[in-house]
Amino acid sequence: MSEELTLTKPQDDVPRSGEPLMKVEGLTKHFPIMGGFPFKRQVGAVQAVDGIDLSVMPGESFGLVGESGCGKSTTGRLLTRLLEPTRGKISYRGRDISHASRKEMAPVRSEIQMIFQDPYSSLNPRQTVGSIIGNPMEVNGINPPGGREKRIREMLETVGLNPEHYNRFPHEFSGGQRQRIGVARALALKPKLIVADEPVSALDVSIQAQVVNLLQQVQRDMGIAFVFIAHDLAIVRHFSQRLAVMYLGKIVEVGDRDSIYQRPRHPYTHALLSAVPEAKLEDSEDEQRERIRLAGDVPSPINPPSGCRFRTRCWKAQDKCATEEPPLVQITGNTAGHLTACHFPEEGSTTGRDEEIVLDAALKAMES
Ligand SMILES: Nc1ncnc2c1ncn2[C@@H]1O[C@H](COP(=O)(O)OP(=O)(O)OP(=O)(O)O)[C@@H](O)[C@H]1O
Repeated sequence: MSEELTLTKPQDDVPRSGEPLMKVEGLTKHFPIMGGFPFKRQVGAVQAVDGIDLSVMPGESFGLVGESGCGKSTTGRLLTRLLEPTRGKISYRGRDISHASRKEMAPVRSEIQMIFQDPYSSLNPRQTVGSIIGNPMEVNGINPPGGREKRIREMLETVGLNPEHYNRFPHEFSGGQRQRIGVARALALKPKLIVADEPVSALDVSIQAQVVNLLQQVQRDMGIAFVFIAHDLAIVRHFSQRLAVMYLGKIVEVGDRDSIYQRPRHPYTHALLSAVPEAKLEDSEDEQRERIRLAGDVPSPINPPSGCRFRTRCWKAQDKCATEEPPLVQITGNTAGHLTACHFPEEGSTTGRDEEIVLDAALKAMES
């Protein structure tokens, strides 16, 4: 992200009451590692996603952030049912779709769409833009009034492309334009939920903001819920009303944007935030941020640390962190819905604050 990036202000008025559009409980994906000779057998597993809970409300933008390899893409692919979960439950509009077959998924397939990171490889180079956007409509049996071509042209216009470019091929477009084609393809199916997996990180910095603003606009105008996956906290901040921070297959903190950015309680969230080069928000004020340097590498998801997975890089780790996995709960001082998985949480400020913070009971005990 560039420091030149200017994004429009996000909305805050999404209702948090009522039934979630999608609800995930204990979602787990372990990729088996096969070995042995002459008979292959499972010798281990990559614990890419390990028991996560989350919910997405209708029309809400939910951000999922974390370093490379923490399981964000795998989570996105599980939510869209491109991958089969190892364990756990995925409910969509109250219906259990965790292990739904292709046939069982058919009625909701078009409602849950995905936008991929790489606009180069996600579009078939031999198909025209019209076919790329039209084929999923055909597969899903969608026949809009006025015909598919009319819908395709409308979608091209919606994403800021010339409807006359209907018969062109992907190579005739720039990276940002190709990502717009990917967005049009998802929108053509009138989805209720879009999982956008790092939709701008493969794009030129100069056009990242344009594509983010486009996504934000369609999210607002069409009331589509988004799960926005990113390693870049600056982008998620301006796109998502709520976000979850992932580390080695676990959600370590979740909450509304203001709570997470202004009062992060998990040391990992704190460290991630301190490393963010601030994107310029229209009429935002400059503020001084502290810097935390994370020591060491992310451990392997094949053999993650016991207890708290972040403990091997955490400056606050104690013995308890190695033996007890901290539950994801609302700790003292957090607002409703702001959950943190940490035995020794941070006081909750990235900028230094004056008011008194009530510390977590465990931390209080440690201090006394
Ligand atoms: N098909 C697979 N088979 C085995 N391991 C996999 C597979 N897909 C992902 N993984 C592993 O699972 C872990 C999580 O990967 P994932 O792509 O979900 O992370 P990520 O947070 O999206 O990272 P990135 O931003 O680099 O894509 C990684 O260690 C990855 O190597």
